[in-house]
Amino acid sequence: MNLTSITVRRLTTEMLTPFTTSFGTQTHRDLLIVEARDDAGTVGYGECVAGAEPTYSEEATSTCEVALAEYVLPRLQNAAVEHPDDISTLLHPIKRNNMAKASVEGAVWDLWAKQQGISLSQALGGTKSRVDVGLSIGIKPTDAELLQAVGEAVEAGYRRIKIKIAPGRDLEMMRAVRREFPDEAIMVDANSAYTLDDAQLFAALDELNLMMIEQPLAHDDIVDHRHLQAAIRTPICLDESIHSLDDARKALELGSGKIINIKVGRVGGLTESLKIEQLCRESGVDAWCGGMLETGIGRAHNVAIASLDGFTLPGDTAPSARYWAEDLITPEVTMHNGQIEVPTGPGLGYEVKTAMLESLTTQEFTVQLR
Ligand SMILES: O=C(O)CCC(=O)c1ccccc1C(=O)O
Ligand SMILES: [Mg+2]
Repeated sequence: MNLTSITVRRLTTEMLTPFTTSFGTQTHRDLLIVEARDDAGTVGYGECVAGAEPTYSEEATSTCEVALAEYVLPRLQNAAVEHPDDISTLLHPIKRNNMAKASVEGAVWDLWAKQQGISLSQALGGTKSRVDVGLSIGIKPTDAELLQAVGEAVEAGYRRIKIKIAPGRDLEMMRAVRREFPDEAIMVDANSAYTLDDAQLFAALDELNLMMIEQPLAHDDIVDHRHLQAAIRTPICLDESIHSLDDARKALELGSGKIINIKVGRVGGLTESLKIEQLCRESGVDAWCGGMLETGIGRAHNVAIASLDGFTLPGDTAPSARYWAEDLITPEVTMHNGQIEVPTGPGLGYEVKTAMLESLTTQEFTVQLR
């Protein structure tokens, strides 16, 4: 691929509205943007989706910055990279640090697609020209505010609405939502806030006809989830518990859930995501593309992979305007009729606003690869 250098930029972007989950409230993203360059000067972009603190998983922006500088990028120096798949092979000896790995692998995938003159969707084997979009709504202080947010999401045309839950903001709140929206495609996401002691709560949620319950139990568990899934009718969707193809295979084999949320960063990149997509497709398991409040760069990666057949359900790939006053890409990601059009231009298919990216950058470093 004639890779010549990798640049890592750190920047902070203010979110339009705070986003609350069972593990905390986010008001901004503290993130890394990775640029992969070749000898012709072509640039591929990737985004590190880790949070500012290690509260969703063990990774955080600072740990990813260190992992990239000290361990990940040195392994790419003087390496023969012919295809983006080679990146995951080269990085395989490094355990976990998946979001750090995925950020550089994503940049190399974008660069590779640009070198081939094809879209990232096409490079990945995508077939859809539009992807179905779902919205993830954070925990609101009152039911009234939540009902209003759900009403706006229905109005906007989202094809599925996900609502965050946490102890104290769960059953009564969701009953209120169901009373007002009896027929909408609604699901909940607990971000691992519960234990098997809460089995009664999940039995009660079973009556609300939810599409799925995402990650109800511990972030590192697939055994308790198996017991919970055996006790309830609503499908469990695994998010935090799945870090690889092997994790997905084992969880499905155990019956720990019936749906997989594929997040590119959490599983270490697009190459691993493709393997999980194939597993789900071949075994008839529904999958969808998760989100991590990405800027347009990470969002464009998500839209590209969501265009594969195995992504059978709407993903958390809401349009730019849901998150940002101004996005890092142009045109920004927009939604029509609850769908996003998959771009057909080379690579991500959106232009990165390089002046904006540079002006937001607070720290950067470049590693020469040859
Ligand atoms: O809109 C999005 O990007 C999805 C938001 C979301 O649900 C989320 C955001 C940050 C961390 C974890 C999660 C999650 O899916 O669990
Ligand atoms: Mg989740």
